[in-house]
Amino acid sequence: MKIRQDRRSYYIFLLLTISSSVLTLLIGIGMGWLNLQNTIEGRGRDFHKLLLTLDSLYLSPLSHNNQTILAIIEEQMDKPAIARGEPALNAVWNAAYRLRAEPAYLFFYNMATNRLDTYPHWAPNEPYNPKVRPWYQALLAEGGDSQLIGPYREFNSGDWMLSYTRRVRNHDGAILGLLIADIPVDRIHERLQQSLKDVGVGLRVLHHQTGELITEIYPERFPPSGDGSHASSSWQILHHGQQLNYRNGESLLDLQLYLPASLFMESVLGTLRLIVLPMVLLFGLSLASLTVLILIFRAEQRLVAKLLAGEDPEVLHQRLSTWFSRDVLARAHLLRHEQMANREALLTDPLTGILNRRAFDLDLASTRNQASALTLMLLDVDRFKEVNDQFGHQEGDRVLIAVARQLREVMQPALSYRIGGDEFAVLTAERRAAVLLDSVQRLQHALRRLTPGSVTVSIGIATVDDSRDSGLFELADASLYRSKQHGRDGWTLRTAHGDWFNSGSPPVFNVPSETGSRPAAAPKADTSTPPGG
Ligand SMILES: Nc1nc2c(ncn2[C@@H]2O[C@H](COP(=O)(O)OP(=O)(O)OP(=O)(O)O)[C@@H](O)[C@H]2O)c(=O)[nH]1
Repeated sequence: MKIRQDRRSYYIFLLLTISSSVLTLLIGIGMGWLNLQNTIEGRGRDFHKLLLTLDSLYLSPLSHNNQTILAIIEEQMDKPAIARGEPALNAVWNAAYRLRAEPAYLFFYNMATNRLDTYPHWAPNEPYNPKVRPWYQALLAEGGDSQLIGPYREFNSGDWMLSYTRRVRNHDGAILGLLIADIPVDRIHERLQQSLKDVGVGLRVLHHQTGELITEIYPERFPPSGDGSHASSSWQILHHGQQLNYRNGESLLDLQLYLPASLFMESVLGTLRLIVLPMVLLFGLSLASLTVLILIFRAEQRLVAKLLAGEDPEVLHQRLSTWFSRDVLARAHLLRHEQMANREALLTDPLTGILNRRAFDLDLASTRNQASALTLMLLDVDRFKEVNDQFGHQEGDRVLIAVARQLREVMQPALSYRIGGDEFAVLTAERRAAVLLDSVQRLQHALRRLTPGSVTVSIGIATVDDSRDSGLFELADASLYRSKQHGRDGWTLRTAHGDWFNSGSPPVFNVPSETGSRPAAAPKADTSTPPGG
């Protein structure tokens, strides 16, 4: 239950981390988008100011200048003389011409006489009919006396022209004629083109009243198809660009400014670079860290599983190269080492260095899991008490150590144990009596040759066909008892068939025939009764 709760909190933590990363990304994108919108709106405001500037510094003064000049010329006119058909020109025209912002022809058309006075002097080289000229309509048009006419082709040159006109009236209010101040469209175009040279935008100049296109500055900057006039959202502006309109009745000229989409790309890139990119990087980094952490967790899980399954940390250490597993494996290796050392200490007899009673009990118990033949040999040093009494306990210890060494050497690869004070045991899968007795004789022989005094042991041997039989120890113990009974320094063998033999009356075994097989020569069966037997 506890583990489950822990796990849940880990997953919640994981989900929180992922959510906060996604949130960071979304906030980053949102902030980026807001920043972009602000930038786009800021750009729009800036360019609106540009339109205002163009109008305030050039177009409005141009209009005002021409209208003022026409008003002054009218004021200085000798209208009665003009009405009589005399020329309208006087000294003021010259000065007015020179004071104009864009010098071009000044005209007066006398409506009554159909006479045209121009400054500077101009004589048409073909028949000229004022009544079919575009400016003529200003005489008849509705609205105020001051108007802007055009664009139209100039009579001689064919150039595009604009004309500021002013209807001149008699004292009784009747129209006397029309004053005209020409402005070549090219001049307006050049001026505006110069001012927009490095700005990267396109501009259209339109007639305020008719909406007619007067000139287009940097037309290549306008979109090939469609325009940004309907682009309202930032997204549309980024795709189609933006069109800004400026209408001014005073200058009689309207402006249409087009900001190409490319103009906003710099802002987009700036926003991406400064806001979105760091957030995306942060998001990527969080995800990468999480992925790495998950990979490490998984690898550690696999590692722990392998360690629990009993794989050697040393081998795992060679196979894995990641830093985190190295640490874990080193610790596991140390633990296993300590565990092995503890286990060894736990199962080893400190005096003789061979396996102890605990190891014996464990091994004997483990043999009960397999159905195989098993032989148990129990050995007891004869009259060991006397050794202790006679030579002292230390000497007794030396004898025990010597017995254990001989036992181990002779009985290898079978396992030897010290299971009591002067009691030893051997467990082996060997069931052939001849082989077993051969080992016994070699052991006895070696012990007798021990210095300073020979040692004899009594041995009880029991063999069973099926190690799952639980009475093996009792049978071997009974055999040992019989050996002691028979005067020590000898062995008693209880075969898998239940026959008893001892060293006093050994059977003749066909080496290496089975212990279970009958002896070749008729044995003298041991008929003495074991304790409890
Ligand atoms: N030196 C020494 N003596 C021990 C040790 N453990 C037990 N003994 C002695 O071993 C002796 C065992 O004697 P027993 O097996 O009862 O008798 P025994 O003298 O060997 O006579 P039998 O077994 O009948 O031949 C006792 O005197 C114990 O004190 C030990 O670790 N070191």
